[in-house]
Amino acid sequence: MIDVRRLTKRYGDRTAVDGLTFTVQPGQVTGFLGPNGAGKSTTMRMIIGLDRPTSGSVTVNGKRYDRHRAPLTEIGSLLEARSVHPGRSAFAHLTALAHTHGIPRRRVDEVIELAGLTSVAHKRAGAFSLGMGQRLGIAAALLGDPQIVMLDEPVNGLDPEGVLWVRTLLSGLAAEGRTVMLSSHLMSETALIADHLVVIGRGRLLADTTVDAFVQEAGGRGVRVATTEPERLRALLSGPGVAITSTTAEHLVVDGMDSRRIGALAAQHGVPLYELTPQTVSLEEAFMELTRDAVEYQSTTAATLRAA
Ligand SMILES: Nc1ncnc2c1ncn2[C@@H]1O[C@H](COP(=O)(O)OP(=O)(O)OP(=O)(O)O)[C@@H](O)[C@H]1O
Repeated sequence: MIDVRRLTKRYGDRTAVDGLTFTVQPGQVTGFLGPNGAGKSTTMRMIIGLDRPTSGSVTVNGKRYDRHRAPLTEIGSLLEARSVHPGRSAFAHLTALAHTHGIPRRRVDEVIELAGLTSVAHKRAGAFSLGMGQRLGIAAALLGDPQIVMLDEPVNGLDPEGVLWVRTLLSGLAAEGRTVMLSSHLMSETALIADHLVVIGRGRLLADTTVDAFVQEAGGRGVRVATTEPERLRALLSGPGVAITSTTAEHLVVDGMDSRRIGALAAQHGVPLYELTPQTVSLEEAFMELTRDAVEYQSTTAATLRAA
C-alpha cells in the first residue's frame, strides 16, 4: 500500500503538490490522473524518495521508502523510460541492475520474457523503439519482484497492441494481490486499464473514486427518444424526478428514467419509437470538465509568464 498524507512540495514560490492525501490499495490498478503540470511526477518522485516533501508524509508498505532495507523488492518504478545507456543491451542493463541490488541472475531472464523482450534482449537499447523502451523500463521495475509497482505514463506512445499488453500485465499483477499505480494525462486510456482513479489538478485532489462510478456519473445525461407521437409519450413518462425537453418536433430528451423503462412504457401503451439512445459524455470530456479550473490556472500562469 502507498499512503500519502497531506503531502506538499514547493519549488520556490510554486506549489507543485498541495496538501495531497490518498492511499493506493493492493489488489487493484489505480490510475493517477491529472493534466500536464498537475503534480503527478513530483508526487511519484516523493513516493520513492527522489524528492523531499516540503511537508506531509508518504509511506510505502508502512515505512518511508529510504527506511526499507531492499527498496527495489518493495516497490518497482518506471519514472524515466529512457534512463538506459544507449550502447547497452537490455540484458546487460537488467543484469547490472540485478547485480547492484543482490537480485539473482535468473530473475533477469524471467523479466525479459515477461516483458516480451527475448528476441531483442541482446540488441543495443539505443536502437529500441519507444514501445521497446517502455517494455524495458517495465521489466526493470519488475526486477525485484516487488509488491508495489508504480509506473509514470507507461502507455505513452504505445501502439494498441502495446497498450493491451500493459493492461494485461498490470491487471495480472493486481490479481496476484500487488499494489499497482500508473499515471497518465489521458482518461479514456486509463479507464481501460485501471479499477480506481485518483485525479489531481494544481497539486490538489479532485477525485478519488472507482472507474465504474466515474463512468456512470459521466454517462448520466438522459435518454434521447424519437417518436411519431411525442405528446402521448411525454404524458406517459411525466412524473416526479423526470425532466423532459423537446429538441425537435419528434425528439425528446428524458432525464430521470432509464432507456429500458422508457421502452417498456412506450411498448405497453403502443407508442411507436424509432430511436432510444442513452446520452453519454465521453470520459475525456468528463475528465476535462473535472480538471478545467486546474488547466485554466495553468494557462493563466503561462500567460502571466509570457507577459512578464
Ligand atoms: N524541479 C522543479 N523545479 C521547479 N518547478 C518544478 C520542478 N519539478 C516540477 N516543477 C513544477 O511543478 C509542477 C508539477 O510538475 P509535475 O512534473 O509533477 O507535473 P505532472 O503532473 O507530472 O505533469 P506532466 O503530465 O506534464 O508530466 C509544474 O508546474 C512544474 O513546472
